[in-house]
Amino acid sequence: MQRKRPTIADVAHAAGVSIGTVSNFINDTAVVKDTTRERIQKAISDLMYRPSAFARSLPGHAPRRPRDLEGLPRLLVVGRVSVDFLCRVDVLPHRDDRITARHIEKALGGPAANLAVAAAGIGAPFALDVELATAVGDDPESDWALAELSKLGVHALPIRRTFNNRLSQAIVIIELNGSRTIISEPFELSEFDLTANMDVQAEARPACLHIEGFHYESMIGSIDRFHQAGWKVSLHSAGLPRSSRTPDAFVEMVKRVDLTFINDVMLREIFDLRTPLATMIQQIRDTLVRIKQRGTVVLTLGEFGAVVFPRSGGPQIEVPALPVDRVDATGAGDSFAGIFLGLWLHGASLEEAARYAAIGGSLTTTAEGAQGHVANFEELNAALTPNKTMAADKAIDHTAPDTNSERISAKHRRRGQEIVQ
Ligand SMILES: OC[C@H]1O[C@H](O)[C@H](O)[C@@H]1O
Repeated sequence: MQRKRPTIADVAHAAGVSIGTVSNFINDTAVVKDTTRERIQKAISDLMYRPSAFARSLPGHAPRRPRDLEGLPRLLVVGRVSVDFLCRVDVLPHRDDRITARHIEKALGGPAANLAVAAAGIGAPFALDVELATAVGDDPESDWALAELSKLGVHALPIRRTFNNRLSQAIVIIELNGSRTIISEPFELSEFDLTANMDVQAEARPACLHIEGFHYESMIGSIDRFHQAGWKVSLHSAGLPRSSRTPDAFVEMVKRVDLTFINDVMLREIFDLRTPLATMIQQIRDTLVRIKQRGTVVLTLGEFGAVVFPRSGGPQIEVPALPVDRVDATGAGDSFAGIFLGLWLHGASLEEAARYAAIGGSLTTTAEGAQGHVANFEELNAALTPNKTMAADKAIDHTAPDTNSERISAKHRRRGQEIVQ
């Protein structure tokens, strides 16, 4: 049997220290106590450890950040990067079926990576300093993912190794109509990972920590720590643990974070809502109005655009999506959030942020793969003006008789899983 190459995590484990401390020792990026140095040195010799590409890309060993990023707003995204296997089929197979896909392609994915790439892709005048704190393995796929992210302007901080020692994988089945069904592997990141590997400091520029619903419960300590350091915190509700999908937990969550992105499917599940779309929006607005000192909530509605409920409690802001021929819905919600955050961190109004984000989310669906179409500001801007009129028929019409809202809602329900996150 081939002997497994020792990793920085093995060294950290053997020496009884964090990965960050080993990284500091290897890279000389912070003072490490003599007794700790000796323990790490011994572990390195015993294990015959040689830094891999993974180790070289740890926070302390990452290439120096380009200086021109330092004055830009900082977005630290925490969560999954994965290799997505995109299987294009005519329709979703049934149990016991055997079908031939039109093709199966490999693409970079993972909700957090998608969001980070969309945010980094906007560019001037909303350029950001984007980092992705994530988990990878020490396999060639992990090296590939880190290199791709770097090319796309995302500085990856691989703070943990995956349990299976390789890059996380996801199967994305895409049907002819562009709807997607995702099967992904477990992916763990904890508060400890961030505490052990990141030195949270106050920033002289706008800074935001963004977490995924998957890790919400384990990151509650981080939310407080980053808030204390003066950072904003945003959250995408995708993957929220079951225990957080209750009305009470939702109230606590929107009080805890500055910005919550949630799609209508998740919101309906949490509040057990079966009402037409326009009524649902009204119900949510009534609920949010009663929550004191909450953050802003952004409800994404796929082809129907998005609704922003500002923290100030002012009137809700509705923005349309861009009508497009949908190829693949994967990652549209991630792009929406990434673009929204980019503009928001630059001080754009909530309406402006939502308008651009809705366009970006729609454009993402025009290509296969969550990162198949990364729009820059120029493209978003060019698509924005015609969108205001072109999408009018898709906007939510509150003045329409019930039959109209029923019509929208029925269509909405029919689309079910097709609605993007
Ligand atoms: O949000 C979309 C992502 O979720 C899944 O985890 C896939 O990796 C895909 O890229």
